[in-house]
Order: sequence, then structure tokens, then C-alpha cells
Amino acid sequence: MKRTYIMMLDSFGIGAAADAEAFGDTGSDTFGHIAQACAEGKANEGREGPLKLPNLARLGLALASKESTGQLPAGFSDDVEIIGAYGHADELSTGKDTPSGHWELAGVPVLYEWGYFSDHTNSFPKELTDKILARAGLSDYLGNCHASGTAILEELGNEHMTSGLPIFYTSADSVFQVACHEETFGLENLYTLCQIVREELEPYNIGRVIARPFVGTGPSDFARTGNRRDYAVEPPAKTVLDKLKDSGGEVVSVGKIADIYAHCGITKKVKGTGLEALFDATLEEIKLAGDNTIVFTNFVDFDSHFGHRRDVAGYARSLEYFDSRLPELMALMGEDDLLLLTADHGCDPTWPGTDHTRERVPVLAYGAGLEAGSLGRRKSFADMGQSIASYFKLEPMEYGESFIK
Ligand SMILES: O=P(O)(O)O[C@H]1O[C@H](CO)[C@@H](O)[C@H]1O
Ligand SMILES: [Mn+2]
Ligand SMILES: [Mn+2]
Repeated sequence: MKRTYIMMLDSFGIGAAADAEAFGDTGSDTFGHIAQACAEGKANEGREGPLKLPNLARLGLALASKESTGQLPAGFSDDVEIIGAYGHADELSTGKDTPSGHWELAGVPVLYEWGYFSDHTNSFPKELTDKILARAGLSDYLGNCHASGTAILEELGNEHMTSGLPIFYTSADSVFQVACHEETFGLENLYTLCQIVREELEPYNIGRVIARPFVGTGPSDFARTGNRRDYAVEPPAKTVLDKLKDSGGEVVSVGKIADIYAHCGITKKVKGTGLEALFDATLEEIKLAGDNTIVFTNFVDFDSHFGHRRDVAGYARSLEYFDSRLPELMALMGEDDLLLLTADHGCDPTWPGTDHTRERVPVLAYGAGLEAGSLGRRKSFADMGQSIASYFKLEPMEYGESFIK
């Protein structure tokens, strides 16, 4: 029986990419800097001391990081019995965003330039927002800037609730984000507005519109909810997910995977909010998975709760939680099953600003008869897509070199 489990630790980079300089990210290292802070006793909220990831270490995480950066992350040893194939991959895609990372992993790098709203204030062109407002029947909107999604709620959340005007903001990514209160504005109204934005963005080549619903009564208790929705454009070519689906296989999305692939190549969708719920849902789907199935989970909290929020201790705590649950997943694996752990970009919580960081990602592959040891430096995340194609005996992808025969 052939089944692949892809665990996407959103934003878990392992060292600056070869081209990090072009992004202002030279020296960034999500994993390395978290480990460093932990070893120095600077990440003790809700956890303590050096970062402990024994299961990921046995899969080769620390050694992959060493091969990426030239040094072992603080608190990790190379004297560990390695049970998996481990490597690190550079990104071919032009951007350090979520869709690019996910699509490239599935064999389709984004080689064109996305559109960006690069101006930090007055970010959106008036002719665009005029069209959106007219279609949505709104008189005006708030925001119109680059912002952290939680900071902008503190700043504009109250005004939004009293005026009923949506908050529009963006970031260094190719995104148009819309924050609205779930109760005062209404969740369905927010989704409808985002659909209008998606349609009006057609000429701008923007990767994603993101609905950012929140609840609460004021800045002290505003909280974003799990009803976030991503409206991505479709990948520019068939991904390995499409190919497996077209060949009659099953592709199960857990979390926001389906949204990120614009629902292409997916046969079943399961949602969950938070690391624990997503891990539970993943285990349930693995138990149900038949032959020729991919179960693909995105663990978004690493990125949205900790990376973007520059919360080192929170990131470390969640990594340790994730690691502690890995044995449950591995116990469900059949002899021929393949487990892949990776990331889509970096989001170094020690880095200035609140944006992603251009980093290499871990490529941890386990099972399916793979020999334990180094896979070295991979030129593209697409090596994973090519390997999955080869594993399921699908037509080869256009990009990527397989590490599975
Ligand atoms: O600050 P928040 O709203 O979490 O937004 C972040 O999330 C988006 C998607 O990763 C990024 O573009 C960044 O802007
Ligand atoms: Mn991401
Ligand atoms: Mn992000």
C-alpha cells in the first residue's frame, strides 16, 4: 500500500537561502535562532532550557540544519542515531510566500514575478479600491498599509466596529488582507467581500486574498479566529497532487492546504484550528487512508502565531509539542508509507519586522525503504514533488530531482 504523509511546518526554515541577500535576509535562520535563544535561557515562557526535539533530531533535522548553515544548532548533538533521509532545499520560486513554497514542493515552482503592493502606506491603488467599494456597497475602508495583522486590529479594530468599514492591509508578500469582526461585520459578509476583492485583483497578479475574521470587544481582547480563509490563484501547472488525483488516487487536505492550492488536486478537505486539532485530524486521516493516498497537513500556527508575531518561546514550545506527537504518527505508518516533513519559507522570530525570511527548508523523508543518511543540498523544493511522483509511479514532473528510485 502506498501512502505519503506531508507535514508542512509553515515557516520552519533552516538557514538563509543562497539568494537571501536579495530579500534583505542574509543570516536569517528560523530553527538556528530559536535553538540559540532557548540555549541561552531566553525562551522560557511555558517551556524551559535548550530546545528539545528528539524525534525530529532522529529524522535528521539538526544535521540538515548543520549542512545548511555550517553549524549545528545550539543544544543539538551530531551523536544521534539517524533513522531518516535528511536534506535541505533552496527555493527556485521568485517569492518567499506560502503559495510559492507549497506549489514548488508539489513540483511547480513560481518562476514569474508576483504583483506586490510595495508602498508601505497608501498601498492600494484608488482605482482598485473604488471598484471593490462600489461592488460591495461600501462607502470607504480603513488601513491601506503594510501591517502586522494583530497590530492593525489594536489600532483600527474599534473604529472598524463603530464605522462598519473593512480593514484592508498587506505585507511584503503578494497579498491583499481583509480584517473584519465576525459578529459586527459578519463572517459571510467578509467572505463575500474577499471574493469581490479576488475578482477585482485579476489584473494585478496578486497571489492571495486573505479573510482575517476576528472577535472581541476591544484592543485588549481582540482575537483572530480559525475562520481565516485564503483565496489563492490556481497554480500555473498541474502539481503532483493533481497528478495523483487524476490517476485515481486520493489527496486529503488537512488545514489550509486546499485553500493554498486553490482547491486543485484535492479530493477531501478536513479543517482544524490549532496545532493539537490539526495533529489529531492528521492522525485520523492517516488511519482512514487507503492505497494511493496523500495526507497533507499545513501547521499554520508556527507561522501566523509565532513567526510573524516574533514569539520565540511560543515557536519553541510548539515545535516541542509537535515533536512529542511524532511517535504517534510514525506508529501508524505501514512499511511502504512515506513521511515527508518540510516547510514553505522561513519566518525567523528573531528577525526585524514581521515578514517571512528567505530560507532553506528541511527535507526530512522517512519510510518507503529510504536509507538513513544525507540527501545533501537540494536545488529546489520541487525535489520533493518529483520524489512523490516517482514514489506513486506517476509521470515525472517538469522540475525537481527525485531522491526516490
Ligand atoms: O500579520 P498577519 O496578518 O499574520 O499576516 C501575515 O500573514 C500573511 C500570510 O503569511 C503574510 O503575508 C503576513 O502579512
Ligand atoms: Mn507559509
Ligand atoms: Mn506567513
